[in-house]
Amino acid sequence: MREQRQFYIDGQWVDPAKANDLEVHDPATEDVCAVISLGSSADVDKAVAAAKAAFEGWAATPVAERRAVLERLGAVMKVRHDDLAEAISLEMGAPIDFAKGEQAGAGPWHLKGFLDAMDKFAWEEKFTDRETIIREPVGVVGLITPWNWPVNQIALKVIPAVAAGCTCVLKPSEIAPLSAMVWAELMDEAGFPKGVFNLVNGDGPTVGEAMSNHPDIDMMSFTGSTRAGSAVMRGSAASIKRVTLELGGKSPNIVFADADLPRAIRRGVTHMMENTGQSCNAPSRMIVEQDVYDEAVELAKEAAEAVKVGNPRDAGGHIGPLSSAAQFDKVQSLIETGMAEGARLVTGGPGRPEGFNRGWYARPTVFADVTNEMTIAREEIFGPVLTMIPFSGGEDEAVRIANDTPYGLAAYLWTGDANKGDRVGRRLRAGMVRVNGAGLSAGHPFGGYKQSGNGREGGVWGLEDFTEVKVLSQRY
Ligand SMILES: NC(=O)c1ccc[n+]([C@@H]2O[C@H](COP(=O)([O-])OP(=O)(O)OC[C@H]3O[C@@H](n4cnc5c(N)ncnc54)[C@H](O)[C@@H]3O)[C@@H](O)[C@H]2O)c1
Repeated sequence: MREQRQFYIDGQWVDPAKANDLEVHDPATEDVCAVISLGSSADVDKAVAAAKAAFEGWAATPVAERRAVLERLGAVMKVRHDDLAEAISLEMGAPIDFAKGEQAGAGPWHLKGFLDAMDKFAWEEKFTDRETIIREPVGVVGLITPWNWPVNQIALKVIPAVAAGCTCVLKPSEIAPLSAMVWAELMDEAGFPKGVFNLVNGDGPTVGEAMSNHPDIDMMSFTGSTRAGSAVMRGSAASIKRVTLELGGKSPNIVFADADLPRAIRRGVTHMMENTGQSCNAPSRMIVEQDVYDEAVELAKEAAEAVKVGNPRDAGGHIGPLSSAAQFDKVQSLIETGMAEGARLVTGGPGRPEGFNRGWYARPTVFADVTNEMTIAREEIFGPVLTMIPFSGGEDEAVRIANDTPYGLAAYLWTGDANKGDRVGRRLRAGMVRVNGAGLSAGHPFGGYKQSGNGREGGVWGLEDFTEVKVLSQRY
């Protein structure tokens, strides 16, 4: 069992102001796998003071020097890649190959996007002969991250913050704090000056709120649920902090009758099940044109039944357990709600998959004949549960259902008609729209409309979020 009770403040590992242990559980066994400390407002004060003291020097460090330290971070990340992956797998149940792949791989991938962005970013530009536009770091920033893609979220916040010249305090999820502590070691090994990066573990109501309310934090960057994001906004209001939020999603995946149906459905199902359905951009509402709906339901059943569930420590392409007991209970309860509200259970359902009597494993589940008003079509389930909704009114009807959600993070659509793909893609109220499974490149803007948040992470957009704009006008 790991014992990691210290926080990383001002370039060293230090004891919390007050002892307050929290047990971290391995979702595969439900056993305690680590003990960490929950911090208090005194720990936040200490970390913020360190970040504040480091700010002037780091902000004045030339961009090329900041970039060089980030390059060293990239080199250290390569050496410690497996440590990061193993921590992720242990704390949140990602199967080890997936943890080594997409999960830990998100670090170098985002770093590449940000290094490219630093090279092309307009740090300073002429507005007129007299006026110069200067991009300056916002100041001390508070970063709060969730457990589902722990390193991905840390990379999307810490890298652009320090690249822009900000200093920061990170509070990772108390459910998945282990990879964040490996990350702190990487920052230390890369040689960031003391105080530039600080880490305090803790829960939302204590450490999270102390950060949002802190008078010396200039900006909060938060990823997590809409509920907690709204609390961060409220806490930040008194001191008029800048707040950027990456929140939940209930992303539509429109499948038109003219699409390559087997490809669209198989990809839609595997994408939904990836990370055990715990991705904010998961294509959780499959909206299928009536002409091909029955065939699509059959294909989805086959694809979901082909998804293997297994131990995160085993190699292979299976999915692991859900990340926590609370998440397991929430998913079970929403599956029950789907059945009670009259959706047709095509495969999966409540309970653990066969062969599991321990661990927070859920069954890959598909519901058909879902209406967009049902709870399972409106609420983010955050588990391996796909909802299928038929439509028969052409593009207008598909767009209406797709946009009828409080969220607007991602949207997906499948069609064989390029004009239709472009037309419908533009009508979807979401920050990231992908047609026929097209990929997104390192440095693309990540973020959503409506209650999915504000601001954009990644590349130049991520850097922009951490900068203030100054106009300097001079006459002599
Ligand atoms: N849009 C995105 O980029 C993105 C990415 C990943 C996850 N998410 C969302 O995150 C959610 C799942 O993560 P979660 O269950 O860890 O969410 P959560 O909101 O419960 O927790 C996220 C973080 O917020 C902290 N927190 C909780 N209450 C707080 C408060 N009052 N003040 C300050 N901080 C507080 C938690 O300690 C944790 O670090 C899902 O809704 C998912 O869609 C969004």
